[in-house]
Amino acid sequence: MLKHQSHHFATYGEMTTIHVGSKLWVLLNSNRVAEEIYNKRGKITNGRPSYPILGDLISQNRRSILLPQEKWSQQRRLMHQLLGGTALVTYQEYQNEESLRLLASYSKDPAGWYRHHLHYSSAVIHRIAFGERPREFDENLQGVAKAQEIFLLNAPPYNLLDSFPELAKLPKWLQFWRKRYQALGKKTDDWYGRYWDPIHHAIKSETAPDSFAQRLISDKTALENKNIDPKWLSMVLVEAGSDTTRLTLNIFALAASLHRDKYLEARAEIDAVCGNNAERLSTFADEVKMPYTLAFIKELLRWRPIFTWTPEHTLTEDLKFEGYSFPKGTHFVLNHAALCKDISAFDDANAFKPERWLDGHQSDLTHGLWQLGGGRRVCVGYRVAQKSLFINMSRLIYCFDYEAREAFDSSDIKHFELDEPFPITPKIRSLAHAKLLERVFENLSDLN
Ligand code: HEM
Repeated sequence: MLKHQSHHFATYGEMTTIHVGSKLWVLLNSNRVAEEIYNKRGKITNGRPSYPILGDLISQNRRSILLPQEKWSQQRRLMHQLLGGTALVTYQEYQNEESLRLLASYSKDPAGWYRHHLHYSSAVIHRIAFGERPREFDENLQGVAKAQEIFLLNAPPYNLLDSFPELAKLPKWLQFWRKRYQALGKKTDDWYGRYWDPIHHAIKSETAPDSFAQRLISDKTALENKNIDPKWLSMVLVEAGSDTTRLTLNIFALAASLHRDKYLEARAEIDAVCGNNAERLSTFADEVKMPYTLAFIKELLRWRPIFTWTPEHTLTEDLKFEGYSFPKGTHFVLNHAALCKDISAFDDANAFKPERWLDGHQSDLTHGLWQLGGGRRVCVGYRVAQKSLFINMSRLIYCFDYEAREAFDSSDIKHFELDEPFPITPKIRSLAHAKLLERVFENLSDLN
């Protein structure tokens, strides 16, 4: 209920206080207060509540995203190092290649467009995490998908037991739910293990390619730290980085079919750089010449947010803010439904208007947009995400058109399912664009 009705809470003002169980939540309903609390006061608003079910039992206290500050900060530093700097350049090679594969799949099998989004997203994150493309969708990969499903089904605010953290202090024999969630934690660890063990073995025997996991295992200081489990850290990266990209690509296809005028505006910009008769595909170097396309990407995440609720940021000290006193332990939640439609920040908030983001910050997905979180816990992969979205969308806009096969309710799409979320079909833009793609594919030895 909370997750789906959260936009109504915005009618009470910029912040809404709610008590669920023994938790005090303050929903942040406006971009202004989100900026004040998450970003400007990030030093004291980057804690996490205790999650006895999701954190302690299901995640065995090893999912970085849920950890309290002391345990989280070392893992975060490592993720930051391994996902930034020169590594980003290597990742761009993966992103370029996988994006060409995506275009090839679109050309061969346009009806499977949503599957191609899935394959792109998981291929890139697997190459980043493990240095290789994922194996077929085998039993082990299915296990990882199940682990993610269990996580999402119990993520805040879904599991009510996590709203009563004191229950974890009861004698264990009185916690009748404990066994069930402990078993889910064990299953998650086993599923991760089955996927991870061969990769770990290859790293140990020095036959594995360079990757996030390989560098993690080679980092002695990281390994000596008892709080860091390379298996969980790598698997969580895969979990966090793949579905988010897939869903954003799906929203892109939705906007492409519903907002053709804006789509054509982005295409005109890309044509001006890459040629209006299918001369070449865009590259990462073109990004600076394509501000509207970058703005288009940001608008997708605002127009149809993929998250309505992201994990709370908890106050680590008492806070006085604009006449209110918030005690240490208050949980601040980004109310995404309200933030994305905040009329004090966005005029005509229900309309799809990429141009609203043309403010010099269009390449920064975290500037003025909260879908990637904020403050010190902001998504650690947001630069990788932005590059993936740019390279795919600039090429898809250049080469394909999207048409609805029948009328559908665009506010009721099957967002989280792996099937086709809405009935559309991409079509190659012209013969010249088909030929351009053929020429590009000819130069690539293995596009399967
Ligand atoms: C459009 C795509 C994406 C969206 C919307 C998104 C959103 C988010 C959000 C909301 C959080 C939680 C922030 C918080 O706690 O306040 C997060 C965390 C995280 N994201 Fe992303 N993300 C995206 C793509 C990616 C990618 C591509 C990667 C990997 C390369 C990634 C890796 C992570 C990781 C590892 C965390 C946990 C960080 C931590 O423990 O501190 N994300 N993301």
